[in-house]
Amino acid sequence: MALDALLVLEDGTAFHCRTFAGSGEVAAEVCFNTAMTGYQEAITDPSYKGQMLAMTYPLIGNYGTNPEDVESRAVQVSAFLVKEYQEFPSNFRSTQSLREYLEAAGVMGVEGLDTRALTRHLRIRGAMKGVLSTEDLDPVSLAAKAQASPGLVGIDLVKEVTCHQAYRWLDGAPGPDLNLSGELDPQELWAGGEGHFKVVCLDCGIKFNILRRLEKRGNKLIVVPASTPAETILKLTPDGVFLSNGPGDPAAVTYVVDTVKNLLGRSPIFGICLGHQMIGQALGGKTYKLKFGHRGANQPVMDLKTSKVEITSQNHGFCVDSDTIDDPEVVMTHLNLNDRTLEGLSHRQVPVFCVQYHPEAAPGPHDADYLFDRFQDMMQSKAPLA
Ligand SMILES: NC(=O)CC[C@H](N)C(=O)O
Repeated sequence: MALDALLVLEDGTAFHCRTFAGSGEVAAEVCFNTAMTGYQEAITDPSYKGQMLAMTYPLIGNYGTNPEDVESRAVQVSAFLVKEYQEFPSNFRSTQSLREYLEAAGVMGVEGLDTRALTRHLRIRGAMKGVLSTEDLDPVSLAAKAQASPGLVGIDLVKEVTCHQAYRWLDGAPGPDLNLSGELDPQELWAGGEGHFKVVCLDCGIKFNILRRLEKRGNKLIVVPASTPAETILKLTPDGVFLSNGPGDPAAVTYVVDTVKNLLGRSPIFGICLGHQMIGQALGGKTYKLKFGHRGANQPVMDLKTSKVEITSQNHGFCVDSDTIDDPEVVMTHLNLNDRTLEGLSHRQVPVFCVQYHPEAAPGPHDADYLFDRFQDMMQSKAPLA
């Protein structure tokens, strides 16, 4: 049965809605995604940890959910906010309604929320914390709770979503766990499965579609916890290291930045989103919080080498400030054409490159898929990008 619910932002703005899944009270940063499809991929993307997500597309739930379109092993959003929920999915792939899916995960879903007004408010005023509740419907009390909630800034959320044990990725799914403590026998760890290059993927909250894209290129993959030191990674004798996306404030994940500093020049490296922010910091840069983040499937990005524009999938609220990188060997490779923010980096002397956006899409356009080929070339040549 639907319950009345209230979302109140830290500035006191209130949005009435009602539940279609779950009940209770949650505090989190409130963000919006403008993609028209892909809600299951979005809610299972670990980069959304610590956030409640509103979709600007008004009709959600119409194609249900299925066991394949997942980006991690769990629903990661704190709550899911939609305008109109559709309880009767019409899709041959659907095995569960979105309501059943969220309820099984213990995550609240609300509908009837004016997602246009919410989005306009966040775009004008900037990102905000909020509290969503079915238990307390007093806007003044909820605003106070929102103000008192921790938010994202300065908090390491990577440790909440990273894997606890290393594992092999095999045939499109997580394979057996691996023990990386003690003496390592790389041959044994990489045994079995098909694949040319050995890629170690540092899991800061990795999206499964990145692993699918890397495996599709003919690579063998070992996924390791975010706290794995550079020396352990190098003992696995990788042909390349991949640095994943992940949630929260990149400035709070200093141990991964240290790992990246230790890896630079010792293995080809490719980073996506939080991985890009880790590389940006390892190269001397600083990150800052964007006014309201980029989350959607139509962000225009220019490849500054070819001047080609890609339409990209994005999900980030922080950004590397290119003005804070002094090293003349660092190259700005990609630029966001909406707000001129930095979208990609490489280095003239060291085989490393990264993008702030999501070439693996899921959901979103595949324009940037070529970056996975670029990583293959880099693992082959071991050379910096020309
Ligand atoms: N998708 C990501 O990796 C997001 C990176 C980071 N948490 C941000 O919001 O900017």
